[in-house]
Amino acid sequence: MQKVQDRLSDQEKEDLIAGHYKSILELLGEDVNREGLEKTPIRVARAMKFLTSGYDQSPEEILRSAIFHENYGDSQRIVLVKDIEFYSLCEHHLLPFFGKVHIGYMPGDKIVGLSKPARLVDAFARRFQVQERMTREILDCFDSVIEPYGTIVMVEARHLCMQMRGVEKQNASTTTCLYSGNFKDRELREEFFSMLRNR
Ligand SMILES: Nc1nc2c(ncn2[C@@H]2O[C@H](COP(=O)(O)OP(=O)(O)OP(=O)(O)O)[C@@H](O)[C@H]2O)c(=O)[nH]1
Ligand SMILES: [Zn+2]
Repeated sequence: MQKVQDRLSDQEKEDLIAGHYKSILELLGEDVNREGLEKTPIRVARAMKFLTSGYDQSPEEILRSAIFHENYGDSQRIVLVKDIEFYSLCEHHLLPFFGKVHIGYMPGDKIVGLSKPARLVDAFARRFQVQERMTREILDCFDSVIEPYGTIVMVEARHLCMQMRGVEKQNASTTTCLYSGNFKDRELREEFFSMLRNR
């Protein structure tokens, strides 16, 4: 059955979301009619739409749109795209987590346009996420579309739900790392880490 939100126009959704934010502000004790807050509900609705715009994107299509057939080398040669910054929202508190993604892969007969891994990261980051799932989704998408000899994805992030509230740890960061194919070989993982350190 069609979901309620699928029957609404973009404008109707934006207005409804804004209305809910107006109620939230009121419930939190604010005067929603004061000058600075008058347009805030609609601003927040638009901001949230942007921050979750990944739901409207097809990550597979992003990668497929720039695949080139090239012979890069043997099955142990790594292409590394590092320091791809991202901003996401944790699905538990709807607060930002943000940091960097590093993606390495060993091309088979296909390489991908260099901007596409970064676009792929945004497509998965601009959703309600947990870091582990985002890491897995990037890896799986790379593997299924580019069919490389191996892929490795490392995500380094700080979570504002751990800094601004809750446990309030300002220096804690989280690293996740998943790999497939030839990266199961420790030596090849070491090479990826050494390329990463070479800043
Ligand atoms: N594994 C994982 N946990 C996350 C991520 N983002 C937020 N969390 C955690 O999700 C958990 C939710 O725990 P709950 O006990 O249900 O929520 P809470 O009472 O707000 O927890 P505290 O943050 O400890 O105050 C917390 O431990 C968060 O730190 C993420 O990307 N990955
Ligand atoms: Zn959180």
